[in-house]
Amino acid sequence: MNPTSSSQCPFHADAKTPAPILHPLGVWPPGPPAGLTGWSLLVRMSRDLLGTLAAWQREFGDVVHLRLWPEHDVVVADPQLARELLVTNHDALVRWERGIRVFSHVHGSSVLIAEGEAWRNKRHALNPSFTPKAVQAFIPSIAAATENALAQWPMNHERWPIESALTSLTMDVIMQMIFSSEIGDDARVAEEAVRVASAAANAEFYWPASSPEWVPWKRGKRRAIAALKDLIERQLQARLTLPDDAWPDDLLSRLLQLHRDDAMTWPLQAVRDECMTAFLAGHETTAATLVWWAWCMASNPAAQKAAREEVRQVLRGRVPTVETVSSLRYLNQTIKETLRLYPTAPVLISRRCAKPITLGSWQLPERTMFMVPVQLMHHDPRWFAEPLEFRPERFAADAPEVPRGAYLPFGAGPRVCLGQHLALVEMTVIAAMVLQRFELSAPEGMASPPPVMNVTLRPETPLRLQVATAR
Ligand code: HEM
Repeated sequence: MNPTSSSQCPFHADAKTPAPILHPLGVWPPGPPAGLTGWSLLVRMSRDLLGTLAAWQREFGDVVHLRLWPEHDVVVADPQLARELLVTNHDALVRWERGIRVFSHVHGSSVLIAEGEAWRNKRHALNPSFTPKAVQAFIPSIAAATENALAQWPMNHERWPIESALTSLTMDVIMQMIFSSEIGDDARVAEEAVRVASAAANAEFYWPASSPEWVPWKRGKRRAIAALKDLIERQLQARLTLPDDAWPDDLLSRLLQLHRDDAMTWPLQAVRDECMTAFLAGHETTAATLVWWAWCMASNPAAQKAAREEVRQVLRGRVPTVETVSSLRYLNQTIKETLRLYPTAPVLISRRCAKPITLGSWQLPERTMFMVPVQLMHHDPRWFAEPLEFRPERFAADAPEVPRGAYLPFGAGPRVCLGQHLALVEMTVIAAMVLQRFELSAPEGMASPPPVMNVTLRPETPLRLQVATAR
């Protein structure tokens, strides 16, 4: 390991330590030999990004330099330096232009895509809809959507397609939040469209340049994006036919109000883009996490039993409410531990520095690219003992503190996940209601599902679990 990689011990992040001795400008951190272009490194990464980054971390340390002509990429797997990058140096960073361009085919110029002043304005306008208080007010809708969905689940099933069922449910929840409506018959089409669009985006990330969107082999991607846009457009048009006083209190109404107040800053296209981002970022991530949570419950029966007992004691057969959700502490720990083992975004969107920055002992020139492999830090035995074990107790109030920067399922700094409070509350409500009704177990002979990156981290094949009425 590279002994100079960390600026400070992440367990004592606030303690004053002497400033590190700086490497001269032009000296890069250690890294794998790149050959002429370094593109062979890209090929390795495209085959198994997380495995490859883990191997390089073992060989070269927590800060690794990749020469990927014409870029210099620095992989930061040191908790303290990751925070220093995302929080302290936020103003010097922009997101990787090509990655963002790929995302923009679906997300337009939403808050996920925008930079600088445009991003600040959008984030400022959206924040009030995602505060803990706003999210709490939405708990009854989440519970109602969950109740409806779970009523369709069978009492007993040996291989219930739980991934698909949870994905439809999280779509329903986000549709309620954005449009006050259900996904209904659109669920299957939307699920397939999201899968196709994500696979296309994931493949494009590893090519130095993208082919134009009109080429014949991108027909599937074009159709998928058109289906998603159509879903949003139908909701928008339906709302515009309603008189203002009949508009429900949801995200679309709030966005349309911004459009009414200032159509220059908020043209209708900006409203569509935010709806698309909220729909995609808002259901894919929570669905993926709930799928992994279901697997963690099925493969850790003692933790499942403990979580169900807590749910029964706290809820006493009722649906979760604002008052009771915060008392489901152990259940919440099972979700946090799932996010540690299976972070939905195992590598954050790459950043580029628009001016020179210093990171620990490294002086890095303008235009350096950065990758933050969150999953490597989550699985590092220095920060989490026996890191591959499912241990919700790590997040108990009286457990030793998790080192700062070592646990970043929602990112860090000003571009931290907009929907993190919504996600945690939503997943707690859904998980509680699943445990109230069902016992989850792995079908006979089933091995741990291999995770694969498809923008988010998902099981290689859609997860099916045995469900039975909870005793
Ligand atoms: C388990 C659930 C979720 C996880 C793990 C998650 C994770 C993340 C992460 C890691 C980022 C930062 C990416 C980066 O810095 O590269 C992010 C950004 C974002 N997330 Fe989430 N997310 C979740 C749920 C949600 C939900 C429910 C919404 C609701 C709409 C949402 C909306 C967004 C948006 C809009 C951004 C971009 C924020 C910005 O750039 O200012 N996410 N999310």
